[in-house]
Amino acid sequence: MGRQPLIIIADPELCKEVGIKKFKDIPNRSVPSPISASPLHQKGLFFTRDARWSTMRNTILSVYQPSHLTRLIPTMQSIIETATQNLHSSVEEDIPFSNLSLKLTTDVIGTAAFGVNFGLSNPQATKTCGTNGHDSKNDEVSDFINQHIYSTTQLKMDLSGSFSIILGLLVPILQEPFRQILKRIPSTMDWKVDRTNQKLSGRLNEIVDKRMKCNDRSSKDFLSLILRARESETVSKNVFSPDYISAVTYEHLLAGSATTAFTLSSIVYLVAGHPEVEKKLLEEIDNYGPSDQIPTANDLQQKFPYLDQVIKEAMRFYTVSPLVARETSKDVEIGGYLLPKGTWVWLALGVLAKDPKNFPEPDNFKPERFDPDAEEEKQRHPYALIPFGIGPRACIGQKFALQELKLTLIHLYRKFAFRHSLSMEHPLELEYGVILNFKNGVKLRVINRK
Ligand code: HEM
Repeated sequence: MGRQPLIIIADPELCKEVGIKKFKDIPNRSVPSPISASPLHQKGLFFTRDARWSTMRNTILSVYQPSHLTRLIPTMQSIIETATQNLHSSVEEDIPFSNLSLKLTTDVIGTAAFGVNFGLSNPQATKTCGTNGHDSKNDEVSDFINQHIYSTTQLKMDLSGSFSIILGLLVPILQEPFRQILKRIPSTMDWKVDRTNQKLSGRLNEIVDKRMKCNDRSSKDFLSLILRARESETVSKNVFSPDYISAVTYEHLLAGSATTAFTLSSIVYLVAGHPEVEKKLLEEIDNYGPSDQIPTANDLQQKFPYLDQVIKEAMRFYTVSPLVARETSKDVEIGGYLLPKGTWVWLALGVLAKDPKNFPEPDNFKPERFDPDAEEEKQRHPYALIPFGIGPRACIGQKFALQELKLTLIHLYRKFAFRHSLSMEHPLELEYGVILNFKNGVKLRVINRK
């Protein structure tokens, strides 16, 4: 890639070698150029490196203990109910389902990460520590969210980014001086990226600063947990200095909203186009128990085997995070080839997921291929489907995301079924950024089941 050596891997055994067996020689991510201009993105867990990464990851892992996730069920459920309550009045109408998904997942992660209900699903609900939900707070939060969405859509790994990024691929030494000049020239992409990042960092620093001064540490959100760890000195204050806290909390919002929203929309879209799958899924959900019984964490894991298959198959069909980017820390041999220190090694999860060797007829949506009794499932390589990545650096939010997805789908299908809107393109058009997105959103028609 320009002058940067880059290897792309799309074989499960090699992914295992890179992600697990030789992890100690390939522990970090390669940093795409747009990120190297943004300390806010660089200081999150995703891009921190070596010893700092492992200290941060170990501290953060405690938020994802099963007991903590179980405690989040009522909060998640209440946001899901609020976000979907208007669907009753949309019966037989087309709704922009992907917008609803993004609002829902942003509200859920906002509550879990910041202790702030952004209230995108319900505008009256904005409340933070030390505030009582005035209108000005609403404006501040929605401004923040808009900045966040703008910043997400700017992150691209391809050549459609700023001039300094393209230049950096060809003549790396010129990238930084050019960026410094271009970011001062209004309307260049470098200027826009810099301005957005500065605004976002400023906003986040305010939130973190306010929370550090607020003595109430009883909240169970992610930010409070890190502040508690910092104050009790179980981790060094240098590891979680305010700028790292802002970055890692923001990263949760970024990593946890668009990915989960895309996955939710793609599942509902795919099920809507496959009546035989819908029928089986509705039967499983209806047979679980009374329609107001909220599933426990245990039930979510054990009592919905077909739902599990549907989620896996949808994540295979549309792999939201199609590339995982790593970098060698020393010379290392992979698959018999010697890769020099500093080589970028990208795992092509999306390509893996469409390999007919592991998934016969890969373009057919067939959840039954994940039935534990199916021959295909028994013969498949264990790392053929890794939408959450692999090894010690795999997605930290996997269980959180699956819990949220299952709760939402169970709640939705108890009340509604969905059909494709006639105004949607077919096949669905996708947009490739750092993560996959729908070019024109997902529009669905709502059908009342009860
Ligand atoms: C369907 C939803 C999601 C998908 C498909 C997804 C996918 C991924 C993937 C592929 C990676 C890279 C893993 C690797 O390098 O092997 C990753 C990393 C990460 N994800 Fe997720 N993710 C999702 C939801 C979430 C949520 C809800 C959160 C936060 C609550 C989150 C936080 C993170 C973080 C912090 C990392 C970096 C981990 C590290 O470098 O140690 N993700 N995710």
